[in-house]
Amino acid sequence: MVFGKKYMDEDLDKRGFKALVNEVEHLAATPNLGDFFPFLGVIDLQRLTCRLKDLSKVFDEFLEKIIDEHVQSRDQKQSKDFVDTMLDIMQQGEAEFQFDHSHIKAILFDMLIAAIGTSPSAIEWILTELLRHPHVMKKLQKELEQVVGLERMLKESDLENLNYLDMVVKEGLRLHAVAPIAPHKAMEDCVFFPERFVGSSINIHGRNFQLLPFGSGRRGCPAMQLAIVLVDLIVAQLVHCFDCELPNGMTLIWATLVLIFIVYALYELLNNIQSRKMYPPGPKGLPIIGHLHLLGKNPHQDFQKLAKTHGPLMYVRLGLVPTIVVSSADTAEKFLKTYDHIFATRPHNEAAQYLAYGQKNLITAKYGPYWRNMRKLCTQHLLSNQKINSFQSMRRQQVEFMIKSLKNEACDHRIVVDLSAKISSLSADLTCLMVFGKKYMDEDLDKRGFKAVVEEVEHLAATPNLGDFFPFLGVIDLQGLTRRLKDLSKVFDEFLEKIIDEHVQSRDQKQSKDFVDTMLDIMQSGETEFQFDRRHIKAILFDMLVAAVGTSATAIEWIITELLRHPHVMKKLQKELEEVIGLEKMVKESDLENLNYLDMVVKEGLRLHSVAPLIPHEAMEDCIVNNFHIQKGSRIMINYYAIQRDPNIWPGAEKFFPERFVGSSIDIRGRDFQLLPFGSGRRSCPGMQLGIIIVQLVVAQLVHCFDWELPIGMQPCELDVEEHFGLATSREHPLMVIPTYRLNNA
Ligand code: HEM
Repeated sequence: MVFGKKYMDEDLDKRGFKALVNEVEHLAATPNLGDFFPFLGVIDLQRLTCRLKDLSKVFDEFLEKIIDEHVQSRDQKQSKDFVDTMLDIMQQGEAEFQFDHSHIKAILFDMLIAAIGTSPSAIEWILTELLRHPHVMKKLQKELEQVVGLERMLKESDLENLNYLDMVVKEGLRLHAVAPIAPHKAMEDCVFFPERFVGSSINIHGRNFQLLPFGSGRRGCPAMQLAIVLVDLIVAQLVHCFDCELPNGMTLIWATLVLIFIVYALYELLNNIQSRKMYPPGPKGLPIIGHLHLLGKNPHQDFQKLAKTHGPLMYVRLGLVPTIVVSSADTAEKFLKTYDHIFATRPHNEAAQYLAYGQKNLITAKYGPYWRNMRKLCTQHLLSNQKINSFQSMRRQQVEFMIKSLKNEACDHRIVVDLSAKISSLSADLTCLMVFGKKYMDEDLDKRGFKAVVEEVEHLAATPNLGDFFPFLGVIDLQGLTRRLKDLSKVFDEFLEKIIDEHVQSRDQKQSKDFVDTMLDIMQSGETEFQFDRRHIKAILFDMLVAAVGTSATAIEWIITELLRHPHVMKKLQKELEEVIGLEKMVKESDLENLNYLDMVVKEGLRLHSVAPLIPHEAMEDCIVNNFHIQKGSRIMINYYAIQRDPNIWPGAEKFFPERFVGSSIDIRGRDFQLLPFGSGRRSCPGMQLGIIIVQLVVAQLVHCFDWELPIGMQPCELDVEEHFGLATSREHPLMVIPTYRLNNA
């Protein structure tokens, strides 16, 4: 039925067809230590993996041969078997997913194992019960005599008239679950009694949940109809044609033991069928901790190094969490475009449980209707072009304040300033004004001060939490992180509640609306397709603070760092600014579109310094990528840092060289997978437009208004580029510089 012909033993291997199928069943059913203690998998103490690999090679060659035979003989065939049908599907490209030889072979393998294993077991069990209950055997033979007679053999068309046979089969399947992990409520009744179905409407097709030999629902057995006909026909034929006796000395206890073993083997077979899958390559891990010990304080750099040995699709295990690390543009495209619908969710995040009201924020929300609605709400109401433009004059004012303060503080006295702190404070002010409508003073949030608390949030959210890698350790809180997260979330919650209250009280007197006003409008309109209350407003406010403050400031800091390390690029950019704007005026947002070299400098800065290099995704289903199996629940790390420094794509990848973009159409908006500072696909950054404007404006203004020098004695090449991994991967040390005002409007 599957292959269109019988195969001889030697067709498969010199050991013979049956021996090999038996070996597959045996190996797949043997309890594999690696399934119960994942860290033992690599060691393969039982030598099972090694034997499975040999066997899979033999099977693979056999199935390839069958497929080849079918391909060659297709034109001369009148009727089609399974293989022909699958080849048709493959060639017509009708499947909604990638479908090639490996899929045909996997299905053929399923057919062999599922069909050879299940139907014979069912038949064997029913015959066993008939032998154990001779009066039932007699009654069934009587029915067969009456319906079919003793002159001819039974035909398939007779089956519908054999009511007692139907009850015997049902009762056999009830008592002996062939796939016993399916629920079988009626198993408590261990008596073989087919008459219990007299006058009963219970059937075995998955509608009656007390009797589910073929399962039920989406994953119910697709071959149920075929299996029922086979079992009915063979049981009836054997009972009709023969009187059966047990051999001398064969005790029922012995028969029962054999049967228990067979059921156990089937159970294990079902459990272990997973182990045939091929995972991406990766380094050898350690028991329990997996590969956690290979990661230091900058995991994006460690993953980049490992990928050089193990390839762009790499498997590692972080504690108990299977993790896939993606390090090339082609592979990233598969995850973020081709199979984006499978990888668009986020993993469990201990920190977000406390800080973001049970992952109700956008950044860590699970993929689904809630995330979709929240994202729509943010992109339409909070981060739309119209909303961004409405804050243009506020941005101009704030950037000018910073320039003035720098000029007053430093220029006259040539003192060294902490430019990192200036940039981060500007970014916090821009965000607060846009989100809350006003700047907040330190003491408004907590006696520790606004910045200290936001930094603590960033620090705690970025600290590797053992509970994320060993879920059972979450409750124990070995690192004391949960306690700190709870304290912090309380401080934040009170602060955000106070802000919302202030907004509720002052709503009528306001002319322009900030983020909080917009969200209160949405909450009160009741227009959302999901429950939207204060908790949701707070979760989004939290996102805006965390996502906006750190990222833009970090990007600006890195670009200025590279300009300081490359004075000729700084000069060239100043020249462009002089030509387009002149030395009499400051930069305006409307100038940005005329600054081509600035555009290249920003692109190159974001390429070389990935601000958010490893934001995790999670696989919602099993999936095959580049012929490797990615299991459901795996954490997916797209290593933007490694992709953007891939020497196969970027000549001189480690160099800061904005001219590489001359005449190039590569952009940073998620269409070109070699340059993804804002990600791509469903989970890409919704604040990209705002981020680009802020980064371009602030870099341009700083470079246009000041000449910059490094502290006395430091050469450009000595300025360090050490990174500090976190929610935003910033400079390890603050950027200390001496500014000199250079415009003529002093
Ligand atoms: C230069 C500045 C920025 C950079 C480089 C940046 C980068 C990123 C990246 C790489 C992601 C994750 C993509 C992925 O999961 O694969 C992301 C997500 C996100 N960003 Fe940004 N971002 C920036 C600015 C902003 C701003 C200004 C906001 C908001 C005001 C923002 C809000 C978000 C949010 C809410 C998400 C999560 C989206 C989701 O999971 O659906 N970002 N960003």
